[in-house]
Amino acid sequence: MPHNALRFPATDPTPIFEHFRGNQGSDLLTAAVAHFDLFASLDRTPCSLDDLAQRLSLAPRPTHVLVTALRAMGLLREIDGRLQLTELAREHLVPGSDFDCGDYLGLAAQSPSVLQMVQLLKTNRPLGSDASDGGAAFIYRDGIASAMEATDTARHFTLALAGRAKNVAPALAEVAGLADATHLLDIGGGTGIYAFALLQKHPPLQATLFDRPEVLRVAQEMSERYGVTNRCQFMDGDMFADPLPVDADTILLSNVLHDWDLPECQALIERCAEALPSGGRLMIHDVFLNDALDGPLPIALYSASLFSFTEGRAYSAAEYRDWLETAGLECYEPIRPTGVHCGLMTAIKPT
Ligand SMILES: C[S@@+](CC[C@H](N)C(=O)[O-])C[C@H]1O[C@@H](n2cnc3c(N)ncnc32)[C@H](O)[C@@H]1O
Repeated sequence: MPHNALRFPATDPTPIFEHFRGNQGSDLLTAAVAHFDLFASLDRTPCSLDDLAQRLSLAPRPTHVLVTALRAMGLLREIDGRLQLTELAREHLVPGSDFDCGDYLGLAAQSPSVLQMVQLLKTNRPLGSDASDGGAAFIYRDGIASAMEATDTARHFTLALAGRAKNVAPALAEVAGLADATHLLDIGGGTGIYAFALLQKHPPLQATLFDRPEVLRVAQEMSERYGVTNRCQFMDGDMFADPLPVDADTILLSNVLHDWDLPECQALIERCAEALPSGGRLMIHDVFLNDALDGPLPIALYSASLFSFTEGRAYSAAEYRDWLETAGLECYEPIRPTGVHCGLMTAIKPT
């Protein structure tokens, strides 16, 4: 019997993912207190995000990840474009205040995970990004060492993501509404489990999985397990440089854009928009920060994890909408939640 990608788990795994990502909050908070002196600095002089980046000698992406998490924790707020301490932070995190607990947090200042987080924030380069460290997980582009190019590491990281995909794919298939679609292009599809769920839900649908060659070996095996190989094509390439197939009426970017910094996100959305026919749809399946960029906390902490492993972070729905509209696509539906904090945003290429 082929695996059923449409079967829901009996229980919701979201809390397990939240516990797993909880260390990011501890590491970022300790780094802010014990390594960047961030609360003393903002207590003296509130400032904009850009000015804070300069003050801390950090690039925009790490500053964004750090500040979003601290805002989501209720320690910072933004008023008139300037970051300032909340009452909670002023009372407990400003050195020398009556109820300062910074020394207590400093107990973790030299822990390996905090030191690693400080290093990542300062360098703005993902874990493993040197070839001698095996290459970065999940991302490939010209000029970086990528773990997705070697058989063993590509397999390891690709199969790891199945742990989320098999739990969330049934919900994606339910909310995607692809009854009228004929050909799905799943870019950066990994194992392909999301595409397989959509294929099982919609028997007339065909799919092309586009990914790196070593990842596609895993996807091909998986397609056999799910009994959909005869409805799949496997195309290897670089999604930033190689031509994208133009015969798909639906493109899926599932957990792909959050691996990349702003220029790559914009470029990839532009490429998808060009590849789609009029009336075609681009589906972004991802997590979404709120538009104020101050939460929700689980997504702010996941953003720190994405920051550590890749060149990306979590983005807000407003950021995605801006890129989609710049690429000439129209978003007309609310985001539909799927699972484990993910949701589906769909944009259409106007006729
Ligand atoms: C985080 S994984 C997402 C996998 C799957 N879509 C999911 O939701 O679980 C990102 C995928 O993008 C692929 N990828 C990264 N850079 C790529 C590139 N330049 N061209 C094609 N695929 C790429 C990776 O190999 C990986 O399978």
